[in-house]
Amino acid sequence: MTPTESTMEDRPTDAERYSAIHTDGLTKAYSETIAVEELDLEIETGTIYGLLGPNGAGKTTTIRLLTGLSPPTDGSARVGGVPVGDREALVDHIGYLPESPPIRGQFTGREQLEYHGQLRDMAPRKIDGRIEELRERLELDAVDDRIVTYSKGMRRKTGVIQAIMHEPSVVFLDEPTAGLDPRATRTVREVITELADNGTTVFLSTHILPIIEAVADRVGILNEGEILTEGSPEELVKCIEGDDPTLEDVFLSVTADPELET
Ligand SMILES: Nc1ncnc2c1ncn2[C@@H]1O[C@H](COP(=O)(O)OP(=O)(O)OP(=O)(O)O)[C@@H](O)[C@H]1O
Repeated sequence: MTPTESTMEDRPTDAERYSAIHTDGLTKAYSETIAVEELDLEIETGTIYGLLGPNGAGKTTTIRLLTGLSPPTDGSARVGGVPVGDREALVDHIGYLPESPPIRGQFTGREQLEYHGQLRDMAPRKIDGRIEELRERLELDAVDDRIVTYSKGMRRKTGVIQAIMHEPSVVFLDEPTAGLDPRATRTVREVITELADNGTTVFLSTHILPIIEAVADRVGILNEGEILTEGSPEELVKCIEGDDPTLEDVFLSVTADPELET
């Protein structure tokens, strides 16, 4: 082996060099509105990271930046070592549950999921197996009915299955339990924990505090596009008991939510 070959082999890949999610001064401005401001994140593989913040805090914008759907106006980000600008490379190893999943009403749930699996180059047998496994896990009994007949919760379950069926290494979930009943909420929480136990990194955004407390390893509190504080759920509770008036305002809006789920 020549010295050059040895050097090449020893050199870490981008996936090894960077944490699962790495951002550096990530910023998104819409004319006068700064939706996300100088976000610096380091999220290790297998972590469940919860982004908590009130309506309009910048949670969806952050996820859209990290999934390459929205270009930053400043700063940079990598997911699994891949720059978010390289969306073609990115989609292979990310899963995304948007606030409103782009699902086609005229399809059945199964057809929608098969279509997604094909887009992700999954083998037909793998697609069938994963749909069956996850349909059962999430109790989506109506998988062969047309999506147009689905309730909000059934659409959400379909969206969750779509986000994870191709076994991505990083999963982004925007308000994953919105519209779900308590039983389905508990199942989704369990699925999130199982994903992380298997080494998947999960980035979830919500304005519902109990979800974060139940599953997250680390929490970032986002307000007006800025991370106010970051830490474990236990540290978050300590912050609630503190006397920072800005944090108090944010917590009031996330804890007093009418959709509060347990
Ligand atoms: N396409 C856009 N054009 C202009 N402003 C936008 C756009 N998208 C988001 N914004 C603004 O950016 C800010 C952050 O919005 P974002 O949707 O990221 O918040 P959020 O935390 O996800 O809110 P919610 O909990 O209500 O979904 C808001 O002030 C919003 O009005």
